[in-house]
Amino acid sequence: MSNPLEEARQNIDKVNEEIVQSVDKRMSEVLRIIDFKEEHNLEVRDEEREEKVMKQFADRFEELGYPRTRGRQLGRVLIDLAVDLEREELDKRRGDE
Ligand SMILES: C=C(O[C@@H]1C=C(C(=O)O)C=C[C@H]1O)C(=O)O
Repeated sequence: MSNPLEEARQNIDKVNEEIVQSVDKRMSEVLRIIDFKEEHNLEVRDEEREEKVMKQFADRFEELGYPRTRGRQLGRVLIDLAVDLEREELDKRRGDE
């Protein structure tokens, strides 16, 4: 039987895999949005939407007893990742033209 440290770390590894799968699912939707933005000539970033997303995270964190600012922080990380990947994808497409 593994010790509590090892056991918790094995559980964390499983949760990490779930997080990666959720980020992958999120990114699939972001890619659909890129297609739409490209077709309609829209900006990659939408600050109003970003604010709504960060608020969703802050609200859920608060419900779970964590500081709102930490929820916003997690939202920010996910958004920055999405925006970077969106830009990279658009650059790649433009380079392929
Ligand atoms: C995915 C979008 O593009 C960007 C990324 C966002 C996100 O990761 O939630 C939100 C707004 C945009 O800055 C979108 O416009 O919804």
